[in-house]
Amino acid sequence: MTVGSGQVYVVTGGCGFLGSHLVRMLLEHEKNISEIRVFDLHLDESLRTLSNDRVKVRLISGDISRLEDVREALRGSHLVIHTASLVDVWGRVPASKITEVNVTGTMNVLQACKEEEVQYLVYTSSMEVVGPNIHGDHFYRGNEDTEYRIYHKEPYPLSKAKAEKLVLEANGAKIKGGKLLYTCSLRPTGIYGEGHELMKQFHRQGLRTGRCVFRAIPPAIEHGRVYVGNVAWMHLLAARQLQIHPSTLGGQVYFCYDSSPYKSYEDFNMEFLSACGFKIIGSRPLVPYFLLYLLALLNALMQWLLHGFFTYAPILNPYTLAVASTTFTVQTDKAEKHFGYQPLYAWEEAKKRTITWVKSLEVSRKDLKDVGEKGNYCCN
Ligand SMILES: NC(=O)C1=CN([C@@H]2O[C@H](COP(=O)(O)OP(=O)(O)OC[C@H]3O[C@@H](n4cnc5c(N)ncnc54)[C@H](O)[C@@H]3O)[C@@H](O)[C@H]2O)C=CC1
Ligand SMILES: CC(C)CCC[C@@H](C)[C@H]1CC[C@H]2[C@@H]3[C@H](O)CC4=CC(=O)CC[C@]4(C)[C@H]3CC[C@]12C
Repeated sequence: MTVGSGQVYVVTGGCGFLGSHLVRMLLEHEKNISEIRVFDLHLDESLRTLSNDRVKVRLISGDISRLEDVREALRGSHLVIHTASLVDVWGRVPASKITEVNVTGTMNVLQACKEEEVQYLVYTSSMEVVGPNIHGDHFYRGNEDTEYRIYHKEPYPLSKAKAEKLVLEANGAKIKGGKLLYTCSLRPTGIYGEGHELMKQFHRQGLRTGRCVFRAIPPAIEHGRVYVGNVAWMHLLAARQLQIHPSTLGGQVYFCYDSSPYKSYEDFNMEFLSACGFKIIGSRPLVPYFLLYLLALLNALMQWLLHGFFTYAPILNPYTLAVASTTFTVQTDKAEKHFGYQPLYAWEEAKKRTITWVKSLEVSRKDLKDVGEKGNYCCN
């Protein structure tokens, strides 16, 4: 295989949900690269087959919390897109582990950039570095400059906020050889699309309840969502333009947005699930908020009591309930102004692709015959 003399990009967490979309996006749309190093703790061997005459996809097994692993992966590369992270708001992973991967891991990426002379770093942050906060303050179609009472207590948002701060502070730092490091941070809202693990869980749950989804959150609560393909596209553009206009993008944060509609978390999921015959029951929440909150507290108590025996980590807990019950949506054109970002996929296309994928879950379930359903698998 002949591989050209283009740039070498490293994608940490490249085998994850966003990471694997990003690798495919780079292969298809970034003409200036000859190698993509996919660095991950758990490798997805299928990505290796994506190598072509122009670009080699190299899978590197490593742990972001080990500096040596990161240094080795970055050696001789031009740019890093750092998406590796432990995404956990359910208490499945101890807080210390989340900090080790998300904060120490990011420190390692920064240190490795400095030691291995890598000048450019794009960091995948999250809307969670801003909110929602535990006071339930709504963030209604805000932008990067909107004032908000930021308050972090939970390990995941806390770790993302700390990591983002480190990344932004490192912008302009001297690296080995005397050049400067340029960094920027992208903050997706809730990502959806092909491969979204949480959507699989909601789909599975809906099958158990006869394709009925019982409304829990008032429909007026808006939750920001963005299509994974557009998040990947935005990373590609940021990486490209950070090198061309480092003084514009360096040290900046950008919310990731697209034309996905503003809806409640449940109504948004229904955009896809309804194509598989799912129905949402109730135009208002069926259970009063205080009961849902009690249930969430009960789940937290059970988690605490069972801790040491096994990990009890249901989707509903006081934190996820607070996030789902607080409006958090963005409306901004900062990324468009700074680096010409416009969504690559219109809402109709993002929806179509996601529905096709959700329907494919039904086919594979049917093949496996592992659901105790009465054969009602038909999709519209
Ligand atoms: N899923 C979402 O809705 C949102 C995600 N994000 C951010 O986007 C990024 C990607 O998230 P997803 O793709 O959803 O998560 P994911 O869990 O699918 O991907 C994360 C990847 O990081 C890898 N990883 C974890 N620990 C590692 C370690 N010690 N060393 C090396 N690799 C390790 C995992 O194996 C995985 O492949 C994360 O930084 C996350 O914080 C931001 C906003 C929303
Ligand atoms: C009926 C229940 C009350 C519904 C619970 C839904 C929740 C599990 C999800 C609602 C909002 C989600 C979070 C949000 O999209 C922001 C996120 C950003 C990230 O960086 C990681 C994921 C997440 C925290 C996401 C997690 C699931 C929700 C809390």
